[in-house]
Amino acid sequence: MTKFFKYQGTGNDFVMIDNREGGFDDSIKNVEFLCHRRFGIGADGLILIENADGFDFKMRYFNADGKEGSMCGNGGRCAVKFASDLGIFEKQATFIAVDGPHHATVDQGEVSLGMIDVEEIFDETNGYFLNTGSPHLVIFEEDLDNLDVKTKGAAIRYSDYWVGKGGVNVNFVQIIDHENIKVRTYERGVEDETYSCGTGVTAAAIASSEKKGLSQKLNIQTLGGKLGVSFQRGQKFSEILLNGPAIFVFEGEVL
Ligand SMILES: N[C@H](CCC[C@H](N)C(=O)O)C(=O)O
Repeated sequence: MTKFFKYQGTGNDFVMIDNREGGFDDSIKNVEFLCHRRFGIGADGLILIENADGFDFKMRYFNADGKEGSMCGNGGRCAVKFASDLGIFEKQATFIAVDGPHHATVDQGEVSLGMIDVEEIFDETNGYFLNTGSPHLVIFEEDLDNLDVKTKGAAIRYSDYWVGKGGVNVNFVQIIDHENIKVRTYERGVEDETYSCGTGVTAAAIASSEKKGLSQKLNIQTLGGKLGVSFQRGQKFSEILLNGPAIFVFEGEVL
């Protein structure tokens, strides 16, 4: 039996497992099963909390397709809340993930997560590309409510160009005003629209500020709720913070 905990951050949902003593079967088949919404628990991804020297914990993230993935922002926030609920730290955590060390603070249900520095924004034919720990394309749109995100996102993600680069997450962004944007994301590895994507809204916020003159501190409306992103601009984009809720939903045991 495997003990699991289910968390969500603005509707981006994760199976969380305390693997500090090891023993979890992290095969593609098992992770895909656990994330399956009909046969398993159901989640956009699965996260393992493990021990790491010099850090409060190590986060390992797997997409719903069962494969170990690049960084997950909402998953990182949920991992921090989970580790705090496990009593691993009090208010401030430093953990290691696939893209390097992260610092985070927890204030009740809100988690503020430091993201890796972003070096550059690349102009692509259909949008802007940034790596915020995961690869993201940012596309500005006039009307997000009436957009077929799954069809449009999949067409871009499965184009020869992006498949050749290892795939991409596709974020559609509508500017509301100087401090507010709306974002909808098609996620690689989930291969569907998710309710929210942390590394995606981070990419959307930086691109909106840099390319459209918006604030360096933005509120982001996603399908699953509100997130905040702030950053500093220098040689590169640094001190990037992703804020928002990270919520425990239920726990159980699975075969
Ligand atoms: N949902 C995640 C992104 C997971 C990244 C993954 N979909 C990929 O690039 O393979 C987030 O909140 O940042």
